[in-house]
Amino acid sequence: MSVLDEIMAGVREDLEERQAKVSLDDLKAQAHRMPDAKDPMPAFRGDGISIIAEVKRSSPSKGALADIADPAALAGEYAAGGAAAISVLTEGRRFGGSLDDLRQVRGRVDVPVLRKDFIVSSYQLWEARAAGADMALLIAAALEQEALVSLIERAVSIGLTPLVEVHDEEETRRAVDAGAVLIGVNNRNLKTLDVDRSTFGRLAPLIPSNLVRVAESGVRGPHDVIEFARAGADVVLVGETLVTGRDPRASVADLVAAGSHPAIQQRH
Ligand SMILES: O=C(O)c1ccccc1NCC(=O)[C@H](O)[C@H](O)COP(=O)(O)O
Repeated sequence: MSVLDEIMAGVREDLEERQAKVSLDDLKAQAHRMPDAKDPMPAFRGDGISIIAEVKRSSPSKGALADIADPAALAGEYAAGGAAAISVLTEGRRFGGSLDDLRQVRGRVDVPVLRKDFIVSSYQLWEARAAGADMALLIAAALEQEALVSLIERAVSIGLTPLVEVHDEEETRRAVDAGAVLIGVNNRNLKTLDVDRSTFGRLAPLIPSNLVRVAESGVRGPHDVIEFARAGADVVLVGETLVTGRDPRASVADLVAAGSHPAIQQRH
């Protein structure tokens, strides 16, 4: 069984439990009481490289990363450092996250918030919106094409901006064909969990230039932001480096400064 299959088995089990407790109608009612979702695209298409800073407690590749007692305080530091959006890992078993983390983060920051999880059903999109998310991750490798298209449409219809994540050429073509406007190339191989930073540069040319390209995983510092920007990234998503560093606000500010370097050509 691959790591992704293992994660997905747990995700489906947990999802069934939640569905047994909260009906879809109740979830929709909660979502409708939320303020409108924030649109991240103007910032992502704006000047400089945008940084999405991630709240990440642990991971399948590294195990425990950081003891994050107050996810909202961490997200507040990220936002103060200039993050354009906050990613919150909400999967519990392997990443130690929760929807409660997302709710707390939503309550603290004004920038858009991404639900980063393994989404296979529109119920999870409603959960995301009900918790205050503005964006939701859809992983192409975890979804048949029909499901990907349908979840993109459903996300948009409830106000969420879908970030469609790809790992190879075929998934990139599928994401474009499915109508994604925000595509994340994850440099982490889901089979080996190894990070290969050249993945972004290989796949970015397959993403039409009017779409927004996100480089995900493996950012160690400002140098990597500059490299991804040169390879065509509009946005860079960073987790481990920020949660394991000493000063998250200063670390984000350094990445933002690198992404605003005049030598970087703006694509939009
Ligand atoms: O991080 C992992 O080990 C992992 C394993 C399997 C599926 C997803 C995984 N991570 C989710 C992410 O995409 C990253 O948290 C995100 O891109 C940030 O990466 P990093 O900056 O390298 O922490």
